[in-house]
Amino acid sequence: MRPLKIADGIYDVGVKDWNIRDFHGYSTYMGTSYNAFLIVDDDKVVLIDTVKEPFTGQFMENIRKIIDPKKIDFIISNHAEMDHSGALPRVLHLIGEDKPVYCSKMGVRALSAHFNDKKIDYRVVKPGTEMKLGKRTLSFIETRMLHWPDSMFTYIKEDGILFSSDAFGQHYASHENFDDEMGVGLFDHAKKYFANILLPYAPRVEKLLESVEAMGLKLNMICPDHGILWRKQPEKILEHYASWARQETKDKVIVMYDTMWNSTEKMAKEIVDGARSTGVEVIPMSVRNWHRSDIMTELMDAKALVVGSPTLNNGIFPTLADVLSYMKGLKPQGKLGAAFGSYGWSGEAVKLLNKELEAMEFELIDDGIRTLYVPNQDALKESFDFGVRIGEAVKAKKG
Ligand SMILES: Cc1cc2nc3c(=O)[nH]c(=O)nc-3n(C[C@H](O)[C@H](O)[C@H](O)COP(=O)(O)O)c2cc1C
Repeated sequence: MRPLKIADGIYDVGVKDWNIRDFHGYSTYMGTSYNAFLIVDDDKVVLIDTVKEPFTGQFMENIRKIIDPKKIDFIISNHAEMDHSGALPRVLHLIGEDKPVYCSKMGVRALSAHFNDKKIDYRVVKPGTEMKLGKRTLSFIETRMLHWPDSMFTYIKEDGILFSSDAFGQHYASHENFDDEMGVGLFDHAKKYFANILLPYAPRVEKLLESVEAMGLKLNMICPDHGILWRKQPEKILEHYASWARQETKDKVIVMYDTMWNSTEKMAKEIVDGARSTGVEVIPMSVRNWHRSDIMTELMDAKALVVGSPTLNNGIFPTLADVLSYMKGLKPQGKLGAAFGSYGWSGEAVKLLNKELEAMEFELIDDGIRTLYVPNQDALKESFDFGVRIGEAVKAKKG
């Protein structure tokens, strides 16, 4: 399948990783790709980014199908993370150790700290620097903390192609390569990627989109380092990013819980029904069955998170602690929160869950509800009514 010609003299020489399922804690249930780009121009041949180290052989094979790798004049590293830089030492070994690697100022710091013992000729490109390759001119846009300090974009003025590194990507390996070849689901993959990787930096995404607009860049194609390339309607992914960065929400509730003997689950089911009876969308998510990265994706456009845990050894169930710790780091903003759970004697879980919700600056709907062991009819009714209160609070909240 690869290499893939994306424009005259420009190729995606990256690789698809069909089998990866866990990408630093994110469930990539459809694999991913490590896109990397070769530009063959009249005066210079340039490689933008590399791939994850174990794929170096296949990557070099892709390059060889286009050109003798020794003809590559230099490498641009848009992002130092190992899925784009892991192959760098071996690639340099094969194309010539003296070939320079252009990156941002923070890129030098990050790459040097990855390849400690390797002598690499790093060169800093500043925003505004232009590089003539022959027919084409490259320029660079600093995108610090989107999502690492070193991150940057590379842009080809003449073709209107933006190489956007991790921004606008999706963890998705497929036979399709471009947005116009994909059916439904493409934006779901992009949304999951945003929710789990870029959400903490949402304010920076908003600013970046504003500055890209102010620069008046012609954008015929946006080429991220993961997943599908945007060529038909690149503006669509920009619009989605604008909405996700604003953390726009709808009347939607996530009921996330775990249970040992099903009592908390019985409460969860009633809460779901109660909230649904008010007309809002409700998604029950047992953390045993839903991956934390999918919960995050659903939470992004929800107005409320309701968390249920039995009390276990005076604490909350560890599976919930896992998801809450992950969630806190991703900094979802402007949500309502509520907690519930079954207990046997001391019953600390609900209070502790409330603390977790408050630590994320979620606005508590009320103190939450607890049930002693197995919920009886009254307790089930209390859970249903709790769900109704949650639904009403969600409808009263502005999106
Ligand atoms: C290993 C274990 C530890 C527990 N520790 C506590 C505890 O510290 N305080 C408490 O109130 N209940 C404790 N419980 C009781 C549970 O919270 C209670 O059985 C509850 O109904 C379980 O809810 P579930 O069916 O949703 O799992 C414990 C139960 C187990 C199995």
